[in-house]
Amino acid sequence: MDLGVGELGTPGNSKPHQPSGQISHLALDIGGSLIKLVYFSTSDDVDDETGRSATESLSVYNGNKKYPVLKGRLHFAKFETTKIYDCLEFIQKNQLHLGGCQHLEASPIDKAVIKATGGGAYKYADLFQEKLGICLDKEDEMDCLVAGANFLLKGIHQEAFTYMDGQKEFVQIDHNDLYPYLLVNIGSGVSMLKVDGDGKFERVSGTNVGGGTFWGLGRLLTNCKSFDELLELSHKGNNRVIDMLVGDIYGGMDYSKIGLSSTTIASSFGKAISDSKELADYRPEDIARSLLRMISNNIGQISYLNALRFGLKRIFFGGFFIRGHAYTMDTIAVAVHFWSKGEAKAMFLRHEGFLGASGAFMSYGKCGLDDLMVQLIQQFPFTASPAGDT
Ligand SMILES: Nc1ncnc2c1ncn2[C@@H]1O[C@H](COP(=O)(O)OP(=O)(O)O)[C@@H](O)[C@H]1O
Ligand SMILES: CC(C)(COP(=O)(O)O)[C@@H](O)C(=O)NCCC(=O)O
Repeated sequence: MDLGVGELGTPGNSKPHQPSGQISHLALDIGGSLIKLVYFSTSDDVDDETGRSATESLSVYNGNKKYPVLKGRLHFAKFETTKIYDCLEFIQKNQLHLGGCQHLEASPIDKAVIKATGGGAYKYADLFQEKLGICLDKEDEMDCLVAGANFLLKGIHQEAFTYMDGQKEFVQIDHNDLYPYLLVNIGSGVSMLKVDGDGKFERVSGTNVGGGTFWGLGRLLTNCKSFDELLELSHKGNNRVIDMLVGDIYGGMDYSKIGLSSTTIASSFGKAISDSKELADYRPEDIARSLLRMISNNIGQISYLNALRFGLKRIFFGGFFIRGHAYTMDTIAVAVHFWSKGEAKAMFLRHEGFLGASGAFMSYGKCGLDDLMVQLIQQFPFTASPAGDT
């Protein structure tokens, strides 16, 4: 079972956490490659500072309104979509579905409506109904991506960062100066959205050359058995063995008149046409590296062109393709920097793969739980930690 579970609230925790408190607000993003789960649990832990039980009820005031404070954790998990039965079993085993779009204190019989987004919310609706008795309440994928990105960017301390030359630098997000930005979600395919505010956005572009392309082609070309194995391979490879560089065409020289150095890739995989080699003559690690570079570079370039179209300086990249992988982020960042001549900035998100699921989670606010959602949001700035198994 490919289970990646993390949570907000336990720094550095990468092991699956079986929540001990009451679970609620399970939200799903069922994509072409991965199913992402976000859910909340109250905690039975005792707070070190106050000595109170975490589930003990506290109150805060917002204006004249009094809100109960629920202390707890946000959990993140993912499964490969092809292993949907493992996901169903995980939900069943942990009874994650018994606290959906109802108030926490509602009876379990009322709780079988779960927020879900992504194409799989349509494709697998009957399966969820049949196996778990869950009715999937479908939320639009683009709405959820934007809601999730805005929520993470505003609510989580050190969510966004730049990555250049192996250096990660966290970006301070000014809530009053976040918009407009370009959101590039690299899932199986790629969606590009111009975001102008909460719920204000337009999908301006997309490309079918995305994470599914990398994993699909990579699997065929290298015989890797998992995505992580392919990423690991790419780490050890040398793309110059298979990519045709400007120097290969120009006899080792730069083409300086048009600003191309001899080491610039002139043609990804281009050497494979001039060599009298078979696939088996290339090392899988070199193929993996070349493929990762080609796809990351292409996405970086298309993103920049769209940012240019709308005069956007900030580009946030999400989606599980990135996977916190240094070479992927570096290639995307270099592409954006190169093409924009340093004008635009590529930024990455710590909860990169959970934008849609987080947005679906936030959409519980629409069904009468606004006060509760407000309280949940108030927890995040103080309890953030890396999520997922990255
Ligand atoms: N464990 C994994 N299994 C398969 N793909 C993975 C895995 N981890 C990361 N990926 C990458 O993430 C992509 C899916 O990203 P995601 O944002 O979940 O999109 P989707 O919603 O289309 O499933 C895959 O196409 C692949 O490139
Ligand atoms: C169809 C999708 C929105 C589905 O989202 P995904 O499961 O890939 O995250 C996405 O794959 C996409 O935007 N593809 C690119 C299609 C295009 O604009 O050419």
